[in-house]
Amino acid sequence: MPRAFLVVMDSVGIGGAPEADQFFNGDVPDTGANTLGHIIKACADGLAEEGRSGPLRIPNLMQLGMGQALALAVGDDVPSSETSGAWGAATEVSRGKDTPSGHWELAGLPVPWDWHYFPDTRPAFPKELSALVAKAAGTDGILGNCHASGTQIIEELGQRHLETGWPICYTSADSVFQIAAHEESFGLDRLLSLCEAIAPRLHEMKVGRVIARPFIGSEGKFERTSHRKDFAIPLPAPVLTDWVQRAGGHVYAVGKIGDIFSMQGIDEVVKGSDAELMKRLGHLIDTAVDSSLTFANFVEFDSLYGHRRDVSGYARHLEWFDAQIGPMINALRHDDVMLITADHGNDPTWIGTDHTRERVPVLVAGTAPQKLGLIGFKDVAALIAAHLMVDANPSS
Ligand SMILES: O=P(O)(O)O[C@H]1O[C@H](CO)[C@@H](O)[C@H]1O
Ligand SMILES: [Mn+2]
Ligand SMILES: [Mn+2]
Repeated sequence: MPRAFLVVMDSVGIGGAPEADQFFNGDVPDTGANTLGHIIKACADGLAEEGRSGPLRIPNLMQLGMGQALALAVGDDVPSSETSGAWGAATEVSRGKDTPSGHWELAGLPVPWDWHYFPDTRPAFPKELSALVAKAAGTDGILGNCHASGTQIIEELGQRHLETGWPICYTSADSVFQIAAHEESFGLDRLLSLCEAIAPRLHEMKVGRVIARPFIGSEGKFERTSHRKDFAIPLPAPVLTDWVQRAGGHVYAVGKIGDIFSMQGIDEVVKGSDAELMKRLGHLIDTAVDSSLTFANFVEFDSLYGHRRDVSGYARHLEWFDAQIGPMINALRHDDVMLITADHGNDPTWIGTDHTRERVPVLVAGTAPQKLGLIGFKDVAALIAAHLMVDANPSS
């Protein structure tokens, strides 16, 4: 019986998005942003030498057709070398370049509304919202109230947070309301309850996610922990995970997939670092039941390297991922497919610290070599549904 493994390399875009000029980092449009393309170039130019060196080595992804997908996405001549899988480049239609928009559309549901974004002003949040958050936190106010990078804002405001007890609230070019608070002095459970309590109000405003961003340490040494939790807006319709579940299949979530889909259509979830998740994926390739879907997200490309504009780190993580995924592809059963894709871009050579609007690769291992060509994000859901022989629209 067939099984499917859908693996999202979070933010590994390949450029070429037709509407990139309508998405921005600060005042600069995303036109020309190309996460993988620019990393390959930086490596070849000797500009990504920290903890690695030389040209980017991702032979397993290249064998599946990553080079072809990259050329197709940006309109270059496509290399004629043989691939071992099917490959294509996917274009998003949702009006967002964030994780929920990308994942929902990959799962068959383009986002049917415009997200609410907070302006890049100080304050960034309306008075009533700041008051609501302070009241829910039991504090006299909030800190931050601006667009920020999460690692920079805890450096800046961590000490004041310890002194005042006020939560640090910030946003980005994404439709997010993020709260950073110290795990020990503020309390992790208190932070999670605060995010959960205010999430319905933010969701009503069409803010995609409230994100808890716990950290530890003391002045000059603040550090985020892996206890991040996203409270995402509920999905307005069934998606791939529901289709599989309704057809009697088991759905395993690996990483933040459970949060992104608010556990919709998901039977079990495991979270952890990318290294832990990779082990879990390997285990599921050995043990996942027939007719199941394993849906995995590897977030560290985005959270540790893309937003931090760390080109060497991003290249190291790509090389690590490639080396790990090779043996897993070889371990697939004859009737499995593994589809490797991404949810948006986050070009580490680009200005700013936000995502970049890009096309994404679609690489399919376990199927005959073929060109999928330029497809849509939601074709990914259709490909998986067809492989698992489940109805892609069971309610109609
Ligand atoms: O800078 P940090 O806190 O990592 O935040 C980033 O992570 C958020 C969610 O993926 C994005 O919206 C971006 O703001
Ligand atoms: Mn993402
Ligand atoms: Mn991100």
